[in-house]
Parts: sequence; C-alpha cells; structure tokens
Amino acid sequence: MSAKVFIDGAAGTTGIEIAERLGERDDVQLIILSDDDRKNDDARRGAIIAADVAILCLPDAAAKEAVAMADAQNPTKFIDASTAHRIDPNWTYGFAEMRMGQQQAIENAQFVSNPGCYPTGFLGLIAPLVDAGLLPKNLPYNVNAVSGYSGGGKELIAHFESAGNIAFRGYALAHGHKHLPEMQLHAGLNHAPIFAPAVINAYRGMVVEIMVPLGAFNIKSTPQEMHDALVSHYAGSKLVNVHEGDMPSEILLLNGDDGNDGMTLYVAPSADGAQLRLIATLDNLGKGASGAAVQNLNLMIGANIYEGLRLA
Ligand SMILES: NC(=O)C1=CN([C@@H]2O[C@H](COP(=O)(O)OP(=O)(O)OC[C@H]3O[C@@H](n4cnc5c(N)ncnc54)[C@H](OP(=O)(O)O)[C@@H]3O)[C@@H](O)[C@H]2O)C=CC1
Ligand SMILES: CC(=O)N[C@@H](CCC(=O)OP(=O)(O)O)C(=O)O
Repeated sequence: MSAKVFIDGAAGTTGIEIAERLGERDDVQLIILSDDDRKNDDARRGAIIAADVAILCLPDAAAKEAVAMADAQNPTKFIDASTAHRIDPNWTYGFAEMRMGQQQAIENAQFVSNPGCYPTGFLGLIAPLVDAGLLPKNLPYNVNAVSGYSGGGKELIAHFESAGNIAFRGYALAHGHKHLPEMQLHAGLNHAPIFAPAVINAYRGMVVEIMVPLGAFNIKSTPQEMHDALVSHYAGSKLVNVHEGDMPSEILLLNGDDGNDGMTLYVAPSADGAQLRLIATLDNLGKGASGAAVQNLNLMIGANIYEGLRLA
C-alpha cells in the first residue's frame, strides 16, 4: 500500500527537492496541486485532508495555517520544514540520530518538525557531547556558519543571482537569529549561543563551526574523548559520519557539487589540546531540509530510513 503525501509549497526550493527524492517510489503517491491551485486555501485544505502525510515547505505563517486546515476526525500527519513548530512541545523534533529514542519518537509521531539547517550542524556536534557530560551546559558557545544562498529560498536565490557579485553576506548582526531557540533548547544549554551566520556565493552547502577554548574554561574532557563519543554515538548511522584519522588540511565547498543527504563531523583540536574546533559540513538542502524531510517521512510511513536518500 502506498502513502498519500502532499507537499504544501511544492513549487519552492525545499519542496522541489523533496519531490525529486520521492521520485518514482511506489510506496508514495504524491498529491499535486496545479499552479493555479497551489495557493488556493480550499484546494490546499482538500489535499491536506486527503493526505496521510502533509510536508510543509512554506513560510512560518502559512505552515501554521496549513496545520489548522487538518480534519481532527481524520488526522493527517505533518512534517513541517519551517521554523514554526521546532520548540513546540506538541511536536517531535525530526532529528532521528540526535538522541537515543528520537527515531522511535518520530516513527510514532503525528507532528514532526524538521530541524533548521544550521541547528542540524550545531546540534549534531554538541548535543551528544553535552548529553555525555563531555561539554558543559553553561558555556557561552560561539557558532560561525556559512550557507549556500539556496538556504534563503527563492527570494535569496533571485537576489544572489541577479546581483551576481556578492561573494559573502554576513547577517544576523543584531543577534537574535530565528534558529537560536531550537539550538539552545535541543542542546539543553543554559545560554543561547552567539551565532554568526553568513551566505556565500555558492548555490548549496553549509559549514557550521563551534569554537571551544577547552583550556581557558578548564574543561577536563579531552578532544579524543569527544571524538570517540561522537564516533560511538553515530556508529549505526549511514547519514552522519565522524571524520577519523588525521584532520584534512582544508575543508572545501565546491560549486556545482550537488552534495548528499548526509553530514560529516570533524573534531579538530590544537596540538596541546587546549583549543577545539568542532565542525559540521552538510547540504542545507539535504540533511538541512529536503533530505531530512524524506528521512522523517520514511520513518512515519514505515519505510526504510534511507529510502530515496543520497548517502554520503
Ligand atoms: N532552503 C533551505 O535550505 C531551507 C529551508 N527551510 C524552510 O523551509 C521552508 C520553505 O523554504 P524554501 O523552500 O527555501 O522557500 P521558497 O521561498 O523557495 O519556497 C516557499 C514556497 O512556498 C510557497 N508559498 C508561500 N506562501 C504560501 C501559501 N500561503 N500557500 C501555499 N504556498 C505558499 C511559495 O510560493 P511562490 O513560489 O509563489 O513564492 C514558494 O513556492 C521555509 O520555512 C524555510 O525556512 C528549512 C531549512 C533549509
Ligand atoms: C541562508 C539563509 O538565509 N538561511 C536562513 C535559514 C534557512 C533555514 O534553515 O530555514 P529554517 O529557519 O526554516 O530552518 C536564515 O538564516 O534565515
């Protein structure tokens, strides 16, 4: 039997890539609205009610409206790619590998919020280490990140491609980026991190980096212990990989690389072990959005967790 899946926002950047990943699967039957109907609320409501699973690839306000369109008597399952429900206690956070039990929680959930692209890198690095007591909850963590411009959807794509000459765009200079609440909550931190995101002149791809002055903060756990804890935590995953062996001399994002739906984590200490760079590389449209939505869909419809995904 196939699951009926409606992508609300299927003409957008994330929605198009989800449809591509679902492709010709015979366990999924896509409900498609015509271009004339895709923003018609009656048509959307009908599609949501007809669907077993609705995947929301919409701005936050439209995502909230979509959830309210569901029929309580015939409950549709939801995967929301927006920021709207990521710290809502009635929603399950859709990052299966982050904690023991999270995959089962997603399998059994009606409402699943896809993690933000930046939080996927941040939490993938830090949540297992904080949980294991190897990094403290009360540090003022710093996060630097760069994203390909598809991370800002159609509007930012048009902006970068029409301007043509923007090499780097730092933003969130007033602090308060919309991803901070989910970073703090799901890592279990006492303070929100200081977050410096930037967009670069590449279509897709993302690097998220946390810098930890272990010596200055008198943290006794070692980079090797942290590396080993991450290796052990992600041992069963084909999507989240921890770099083993010597650190590469450089980490590259290549223009024209379509990426994959995985994420690679690096633990890069200084020679004396007193300073540490924790680095995650991922595709903002892969594990950061569309790939994660398909992974969550797989779990919610009882398919293989990796079905339709591009493994690293
Ligand atoms: N791009 C990324 O890397 C990531 C995106 N996300 C999140 O996913 C969501 C979608 O983002 P993205 O695909 O990038 O954005 P886009 O702007 O590319 O796509 C959004 C789509 O939603 C449509 N839309 C807007 N309002 C409505 C409405 N009321 N009813 C129906 N359709 C509507 C838009 O229509 P139209 O085409 O007419 O504008 C557009 O097709 C956002 O919440 C974003 O924050 C999350 C992680 C990463
Ligand atoms: C490059 C860029 O502009 N990125 C977006 C976040 C994209 C994303 O992840 O959206 P969600 O909030 O739905 O997760 C931003 O920083 O606002």
